[in-house]
Amino acid sequence: MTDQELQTEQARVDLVIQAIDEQIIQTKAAVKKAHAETRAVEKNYGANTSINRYEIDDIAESRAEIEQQRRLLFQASENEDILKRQLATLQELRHSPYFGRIDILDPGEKEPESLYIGVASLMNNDKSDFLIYDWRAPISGVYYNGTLGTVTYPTPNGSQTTKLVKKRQFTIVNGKITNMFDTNETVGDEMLQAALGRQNDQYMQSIVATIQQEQNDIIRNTTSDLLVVQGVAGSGKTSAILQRIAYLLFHSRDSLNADQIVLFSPNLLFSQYISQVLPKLGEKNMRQVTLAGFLRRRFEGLKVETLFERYEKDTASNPTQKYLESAAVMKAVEAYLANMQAKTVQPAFITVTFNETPFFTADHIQSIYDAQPASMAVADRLLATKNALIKELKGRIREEAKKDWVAKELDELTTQQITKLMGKHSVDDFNSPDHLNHYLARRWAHKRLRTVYDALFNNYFIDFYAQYHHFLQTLPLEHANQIAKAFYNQLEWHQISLVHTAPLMYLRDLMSASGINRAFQYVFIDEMQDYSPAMLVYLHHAFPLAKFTILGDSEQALFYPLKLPAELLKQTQTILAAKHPRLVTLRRAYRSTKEITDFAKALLPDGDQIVSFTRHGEVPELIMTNKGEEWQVNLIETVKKARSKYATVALLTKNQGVAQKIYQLLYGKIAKLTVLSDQDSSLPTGVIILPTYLAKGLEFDAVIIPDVSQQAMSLDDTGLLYTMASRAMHQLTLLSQGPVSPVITPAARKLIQIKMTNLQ
Ligand SMILES: Nc1ncnc2c1ncn2[C@@H]1O[C@H](COP(=O)(O)OP(=O)(O)OP(=O)(O)O)[C@@H](O)[C@H]1O
Repeated sequence: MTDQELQTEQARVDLVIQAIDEQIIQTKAAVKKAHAETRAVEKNYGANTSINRYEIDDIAESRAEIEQQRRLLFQASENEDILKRQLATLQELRHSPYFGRIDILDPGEKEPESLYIGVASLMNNDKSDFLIYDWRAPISGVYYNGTLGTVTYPTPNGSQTTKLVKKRQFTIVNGKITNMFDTNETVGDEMLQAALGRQNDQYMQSIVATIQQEQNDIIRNTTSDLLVVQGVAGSGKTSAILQRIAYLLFHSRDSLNADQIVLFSPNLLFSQYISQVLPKLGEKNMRQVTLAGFLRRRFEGLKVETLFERYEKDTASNPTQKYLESAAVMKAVEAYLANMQAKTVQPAFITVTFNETPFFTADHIQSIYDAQPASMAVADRLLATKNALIKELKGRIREEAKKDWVAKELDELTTQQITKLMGKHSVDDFNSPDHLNHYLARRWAHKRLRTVYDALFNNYFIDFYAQYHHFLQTLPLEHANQIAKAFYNQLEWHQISLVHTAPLMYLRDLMSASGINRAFQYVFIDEMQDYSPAMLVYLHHAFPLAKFTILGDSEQALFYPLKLPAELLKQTQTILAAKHPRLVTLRRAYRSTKEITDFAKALLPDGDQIVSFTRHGEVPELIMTNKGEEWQVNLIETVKKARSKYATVALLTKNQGVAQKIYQLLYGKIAKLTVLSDQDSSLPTGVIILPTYLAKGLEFDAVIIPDVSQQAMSLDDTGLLYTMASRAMHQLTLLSQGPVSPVITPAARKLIQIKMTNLQ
């Protein structure tokens, strides 16, 4: 590359930055204006909603007005948000306007055209030409996929063909080109090396400048209703799906918004870790939920066992557990419902009480249910029962209003409460005190019986737990009665095991025709190996219109046995009833240095499937000692050494208990030390100690595994150790107190530098 070329390119960068600066000024002014508008609407909204605060329930007119104001407020703040995002994008572009250039020669043209590719599109100030093409634009696909020569790329109007005559890559930092070269590769290793060599911070980076071809397939896939990505640790699964979300949002602006996409993430730390990627690409974040959060909402009042608790307790699956987590149990739920349809099984009705006395008895509810036509589906029959009960309740309000308890309670009300009860009426509206009392009694009975209404509305007249208890007893399991009993016992403590959640939710949803969310168009599941088949069946039921993208690495499975990718696809395809499934396998591990990846893959029986990316670094180290005190000294030294070099240092343990112990050991001896639990949602810098399941999806500059001795790890811990090792980007150190666990295979030992201290 000549100096002349560099100067020409730098001159173009300068011109683009000038245009960006002008647009930043305009956008800032627009943000200011939009902010003033939002404030004005907000003020108006506040004033309007306070007028009829006490009467909101009664006055439909004010409700409509509030609704309109709310919409206006939403629009105004949405508008402000869009402008703010535009401004943030411009500021991002100002720093590094683009990373690629392609020169293409379209059929019939004499001169090639140069297109520059960056994280967002930018037009010149008179809007006549693109200065930068968004990396998601159809033509940009050529940059990621094409080698020089004739290339085709998909567009909304079908396939287009062009000739790629030049592909140039840039690194631009603070508006200055620091590196630039022409390449025929898809995206050259040189830039990738630089991207991967950087130090870690608390947030995941966007990878748009260096997307690899196989990742591009995931990102630009718009046709599959099920995309299963099986990728080794650090192969860019998470990165690819985040860019995929950005891609989908860009291509379906009119029909898809970020609120219609949900990502099931492995833990709260991960949610925070990835939270900057989409905003940096100028997009709103999708919804994020952890499985625990999702279940918490569906089992209010109960403490649902989390994946972590389950992991802390028990890693081996027993046959009952296996069955309750299988797709077969969900079929059993459907069969149970068919029996209910045929009336061989009855819904578990429960008496609805009011003032501690039965208001609607279970028998009464049952008789209403029995009177419904047999041809009706169970859910419809139950709905008809609910409606009949609500109707009956309305009649009963009139009756109850005449009863003594109402008169007694009315007598005890304060003047203020009475005034509130009168609503918009005044005493003058009534022609006699009796008339007034009658009105107040009706209002009061209505108000008090609201609890009964709510109970009916929320289906509290069906005891779903009792129903599930009964269902468990019907299962083809050896100890079905005991399992059902254990479920009930737990319930008394307001607890529920993870294994029961999917079948129970499914049973409840099918009976009550609820729990279904049709708003979501895309569901992404990260770390699918932690989801049982039963849970996947449930999620498919809960999001019936969504396309699923699920990512996993069966080597990192904490609970379920290893499965071959093709087998996994077949299973998931059946579970999710997918018509256009696609499996993408990623084998190249980008995160760690070659030395670390080579060590990690040697731990696995089929590790040769993993391809290390050639970025060299230190050989992983194993420090062995026989003595407890010496081990402690070594650990402290190792931590200090790593910390002197790197910003993020993580000590990964098997569980929370060990994490706490190590914390106590290091407390006061290491600065900036934090121990994390599953309640934590932010990732501090410095030295952190955390159980491995919380480190899923995360990465650190240096990883220290405090104890890989025989006592600390068994052969069953292969997946665990692999997950631990593969979190390290640049440095990996293992320590052992006594003889090393066989989990470190002979092949792996050859790839590690062993240091023995004071072994007798
Ligand atoms: N094409 C790429 N360009 C630059 N960096 C990349 C690329 N692909 C992956 N990386 C980097 O490699 C690391 C691992 O990526 P990511 O976390 O997406 O992998 P993963 O497959 O989800 O990993 P795991 O399953 O181990 O959590 C990240 O630092 C990511 O930025």
